[in-house]
Amino acid sequence: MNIPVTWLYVPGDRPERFDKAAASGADVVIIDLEDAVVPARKDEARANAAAYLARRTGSAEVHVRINDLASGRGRDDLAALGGLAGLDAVRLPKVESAGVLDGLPVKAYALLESAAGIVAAHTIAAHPGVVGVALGEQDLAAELSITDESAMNHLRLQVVLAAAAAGLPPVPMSVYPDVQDEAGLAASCRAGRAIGLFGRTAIHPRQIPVIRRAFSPTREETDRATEIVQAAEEAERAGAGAVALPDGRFVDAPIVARARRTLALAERLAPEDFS
Ligand SMILES: CC(C)(COP(=O)(O)OP(=O)(O)OC[C@H]1O[C@@H](n2cnc3c(N)ncnc32)[C@H](O)[C@@H]1OP(=O)(O)O)[C@@H](O)C(=O)NCCC(=O)NCCSC(=O)C[C@H](O)C(=O)O
Ligand SMILES: [Mg+2]
Repeated sequence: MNIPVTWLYVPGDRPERFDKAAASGADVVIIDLEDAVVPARKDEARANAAAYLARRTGSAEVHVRINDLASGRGRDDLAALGGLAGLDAVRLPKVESAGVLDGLPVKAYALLESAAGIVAAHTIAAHPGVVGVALGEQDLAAELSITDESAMNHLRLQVVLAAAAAGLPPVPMSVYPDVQDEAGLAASCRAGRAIGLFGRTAIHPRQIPVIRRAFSPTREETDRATEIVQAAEEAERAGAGAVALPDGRFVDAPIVARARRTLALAERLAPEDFS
């Protein structure tokens, strides 16, 4: 299966938006039962999510962000989700230790959004029930009073490492809260991509094409990758494992593997730009 690039949150108490979310082009739709839903509307949101899972259509995966399992509400959410049929995975907020994941009846994405969660990132990522990890940067920034990107990058890199060491997919970026600032979103995605993050959760459908484009290899990257792959193939035919490009840069197996990944991603995300 292709690793998702775009993930779109939709509040559980806005069921009239579920089909719009599924038609947005997002790879994954996340119905939120947690922070986007006030306590008085949790039951209604659970019922909406269960009804949608029973009738879901389209190619996007459907995940539900349940409430924190430590709060008690999270177990009520799981019980309400109709035997979990139609649910591809749950998104667990505010995970702070691997123990809360024991015995979960469905695949889980763990959100690390507190100091305790970041410190425990390696054990959480290694839990057999976990299929992915992500940061909750709004909660993290609030807890730690972080306003500086380089400080946040330090936390992001810890999660990038924990996911890679556990054999999980690359970590998608947390939400970009200004839905009108598309240039800022694109720049932020490019910066995240440069430190090993891949894909992003969105809060509005208009963010989906911006994210997709930002994670697509550029023409310069695909040209470079093509040059590397061609040089490697020629070298292999000549019986050489390593080769230098005309500009003097050395190419060996990991560089070729990365170039092939770049070309595969370009074909997947922007085939119209790639020929
Ligand atoms: C951010 C919003 C509250 C904005 O809503 P609104 O002002 O009503 O949007 P628009 O008027 O621009 O809507 C235009 C059309 O787009 C549809 N729409 C908007 N948002 C969505 C959506 N998320 N999914 C599907 N469709 C959507 C509207 O229906 C309009 O359609 P039409 O009428 O046909 O033109 C709102 O976008 C929103 O609620 N977003 C999701 C918020 C949410 O779920 N937040 C939780 C995740 S945030 C998080 O995880 C933080 C994390 O925990 C951390 O700690 O970091
Ligand atoms: Mg949060």
